[in-house]
Amino acid sequence: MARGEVAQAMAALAAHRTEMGGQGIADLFRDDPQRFERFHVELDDILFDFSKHRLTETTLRLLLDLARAADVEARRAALFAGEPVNTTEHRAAMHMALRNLSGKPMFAEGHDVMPEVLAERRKMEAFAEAVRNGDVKTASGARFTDIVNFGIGGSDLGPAMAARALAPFIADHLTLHFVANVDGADLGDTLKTLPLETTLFIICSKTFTTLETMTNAATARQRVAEALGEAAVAEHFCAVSTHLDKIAAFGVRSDRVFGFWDWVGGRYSIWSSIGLSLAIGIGAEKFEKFLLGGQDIDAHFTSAPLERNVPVLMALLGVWYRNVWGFATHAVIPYDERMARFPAYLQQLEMESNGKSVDLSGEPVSLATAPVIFGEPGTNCQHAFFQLLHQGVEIVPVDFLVAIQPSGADLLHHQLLFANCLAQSQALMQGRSLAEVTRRLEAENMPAEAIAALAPHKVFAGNRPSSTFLYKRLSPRVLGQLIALYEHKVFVQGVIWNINSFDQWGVELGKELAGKLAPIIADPASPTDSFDPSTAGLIAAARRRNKG
Ligand SMILES: O=P(O)(O)OC[C@H]1O[C@](O)(CO)[C@@H](O)[C@@H]1O
Repeated sequence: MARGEVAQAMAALAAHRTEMGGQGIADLFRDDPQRFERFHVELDDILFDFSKHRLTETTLRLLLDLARAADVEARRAALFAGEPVNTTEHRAAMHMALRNLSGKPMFAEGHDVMPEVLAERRKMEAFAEAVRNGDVKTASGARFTDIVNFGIGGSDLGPAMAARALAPFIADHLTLHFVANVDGADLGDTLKTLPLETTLFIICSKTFTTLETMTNAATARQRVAEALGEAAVAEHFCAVSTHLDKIAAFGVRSDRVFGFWDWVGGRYSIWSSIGLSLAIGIGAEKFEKFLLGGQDIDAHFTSAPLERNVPVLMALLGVWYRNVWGFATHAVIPYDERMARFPAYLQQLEMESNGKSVDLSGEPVSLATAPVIFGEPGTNCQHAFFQLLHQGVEIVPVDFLVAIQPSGADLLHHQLLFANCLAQSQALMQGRSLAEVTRRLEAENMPAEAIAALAPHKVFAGNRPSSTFLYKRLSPRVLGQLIALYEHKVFVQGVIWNINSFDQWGVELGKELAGKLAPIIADPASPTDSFDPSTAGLIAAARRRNKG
């Protein structure tokens, strides 16, 4: 791949941006009433509208030139061929194999992984069904009512987000809980609500060493042993990890241990046995529908031409704003309360994958990488940070996600929700000019002096870009599709930025320092002079105040 060609493509985009001048999105719609027709893609279940962007046919052509210059298609082929695209850890990134329901082989680093994937999936789904229908029983022979997932990062965010998103599909007799934080309040508050005698704990950790998960699991184990007896531990715990050897010491029965593989990154692991809590909740059949959604998008991503390829378009729009316009943030706003954790899920997916500052050869990157991702469900956030989105100095491109139909019978609520979603993208795009504000205030008979003082505060600059993802209903399959769209978007951006999207060395330093600090915090007599003055000062202050 010629990085020189990428630089040329970026330069062409920068020149094009200058040529666009002040042309706004609303102007583009005025000039071309067919714009929506040309700038949306309909997949079977999701419509992706990208017409409300600072984008013309020329922009799109230049962005596609950029994708070609970065060799997106060849790199995509390498990803799907199971080549070791995670170069610093010498691993493939083959999470797509976990959702491969086609019966065809898929390879990671040269060998067909499907036999082991299918065997593990069958085992996990059989266990999930047995817990769900009561065949797997508690120590006292009752049915499990509560499932607690211990995990953090990718071992928590995926199942926690999906369990909330798919709440209508969760069996009525089961309640799912997710405990991630090492803050004892997380476990403590959850334990208070639990009937321990009918609770199943799932320890999810790829490495089976993560401080938070191991601490929470050990505390819960102790509580179970105290309350129900040591023998109950084997009946009330199961585990998911790639390090099966580490699990035995915890006392988990070997038939309740579920594996996955090094070629599955933590933030891509929802499709693996890490999805056990979700599979128990929604059942194996719906879990496979969820996998099918992921597979749908793999098929689309690998076969659709770049100009109609939704993850590619999402990625290119992101690069356009991040690298050419210099917009440093990106909001994801689901108008779907049950998708409340989706922005947090995407924060890990996008920022842990692409929050990098060296390229594949270890040199400083030549282009800015991942923006800051944030979001909350609409309409709530309209009454919070949307002020900044409409009138702030920062331009924040937005992804709106909305279902056409409510998942229940709440039609009126849903019509209001839907109207608000469309209103926000419309308002961001069209804005309201000073002339318009003035005319409206004049119509209210406001004195000229008062109008002059107030009008500037009521102006909306507009021309603020957004995409809309429209789906009929939030089903397991649609959720699988949405997640996979973003996964592949992240991959394409990583290719353009020439970074490794599959490692996360940036999380290591803090873990290491916490390991050194923990014994110092635990022993008030230990010396602090090896720390920087701020850290030492904070420890000293905490010790002083702790005495009071
Ligand atoms: O599943 P594990 O090994 O407990 O790791 C949890 C999370 O921690 C991280 O390694 C970051 O610290 C994530 O990438 C991962 O999803």
